[in-house]
Amino acid sequence: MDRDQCLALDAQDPLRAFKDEFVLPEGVIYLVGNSLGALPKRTAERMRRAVEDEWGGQLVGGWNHAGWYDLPLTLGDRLAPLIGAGPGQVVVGNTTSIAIFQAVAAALRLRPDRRVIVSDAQNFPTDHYMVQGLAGLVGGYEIRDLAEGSFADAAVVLLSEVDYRTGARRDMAEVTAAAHAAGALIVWDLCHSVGAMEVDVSDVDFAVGCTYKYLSAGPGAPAFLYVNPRHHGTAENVLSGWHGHAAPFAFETDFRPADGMRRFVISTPHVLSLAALDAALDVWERVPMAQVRAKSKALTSLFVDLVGDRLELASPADPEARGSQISLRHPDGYPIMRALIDRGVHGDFRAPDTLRFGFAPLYLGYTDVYDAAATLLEVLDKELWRDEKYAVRLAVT
Ligand SMILES: Cc1ncc(COP(=O)(O)O)c(C=O)c1O
Ligand SMILES: Nc1ccccc1C(=O)C[C@H](N)C(=O)O
Repeated sequence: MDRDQCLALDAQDPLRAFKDEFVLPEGVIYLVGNSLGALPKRTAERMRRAVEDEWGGQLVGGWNHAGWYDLPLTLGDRLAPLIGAGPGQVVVGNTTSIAIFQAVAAALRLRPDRRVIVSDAQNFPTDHYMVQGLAGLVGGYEIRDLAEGSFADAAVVLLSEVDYRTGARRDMAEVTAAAHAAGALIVWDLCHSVGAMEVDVSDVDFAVGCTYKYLSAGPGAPAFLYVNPRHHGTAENVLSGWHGHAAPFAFETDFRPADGMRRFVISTPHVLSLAALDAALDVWERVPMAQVRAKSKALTSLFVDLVGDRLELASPADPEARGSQISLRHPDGYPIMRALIDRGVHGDFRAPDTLRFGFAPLYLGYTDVYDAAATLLEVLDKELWRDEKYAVRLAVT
């Protein structure tokens, strides 16, 4: 594939108009949408409205008149189609880690006779850490690593669909069925799936994920929590804050859970962050997800073809078996990534040796991928990464 062919593919791309809806700094090819999505242009105006018109103009009346109080539910309903869920099945707020705690704790209560939590030690660390914290709090649970290969006697299984390091994708339907066959409930972390591919949660028990990656809802944007309707009414929220109460403004002494998903709202919504999510969902409601997945597979495959075997491919070679990222291994991955960023190609690095490149189909074109690969090959061929300034480690990688 040469650059002209990439230009032709961009010209025919049915998603090409979406690129104009994002702010992308001049000279930057942004391959980190799998960590922090680019800024949608409409977000600034939506946030200005939330700050000046709603907060400034309505003051505390915003809770009633600007819809702030119900935002966790109304935005949950808007996000739901992106994971194959229906209205009244998703709430947004808090962080993925907190949603994991809520989901796993609820699952343990739904399986009171079991004492095993299956967790993947290779998962994004916060998932496993949250399980360790919860197990320590409740006591008496065994945390079994997924690598042991058994769901027997498990109360709950917690897994990511797409691995953050390699982009490897699990078959959600198959693993969900295996967990259920063993009598366990399953919690899926969809951080690296939502906005990158079609997701269907209809069989799963709980699902969580962040909105700051492919969804572009901004740094620190609220997470989502899905609870299958078959557990509504029985699943409990152990983080029983007042906004999950059946009558929060009755100020009763004892917690009484609200019906439906409302009980999974913990407390005061992050209204300003939710405004940015609202703006991002204005974009997503117009996005055909099948086209996103098709383009994602084409972009990742193009990158692999162009880079060839210059670096070890850590991602699955089959595009069906991976998410929207390509990971490459090199012992000097860190300075290589710093040298690339210095030349306008932004990826990230995961210790000990992994260069990660995320491909957000809404704002990346085939020519961007071509140029990024050419820059990477130049950095390698000319050993530009050997400059000692690239060895200096930044706090956040
Ligand atoms: C799979 C996965 N889970 C969780 C998180 C983060 O959780 P939190 O939103 O609590 O920071 C990330 C990335 O930050 C992630 O990749
Ligand atoms: N939330 C963050 C805050 C700071 C730096 C990175 C993140 C990420 O999201 C990392 C991402 N989850 C990853 O897959 O590595």
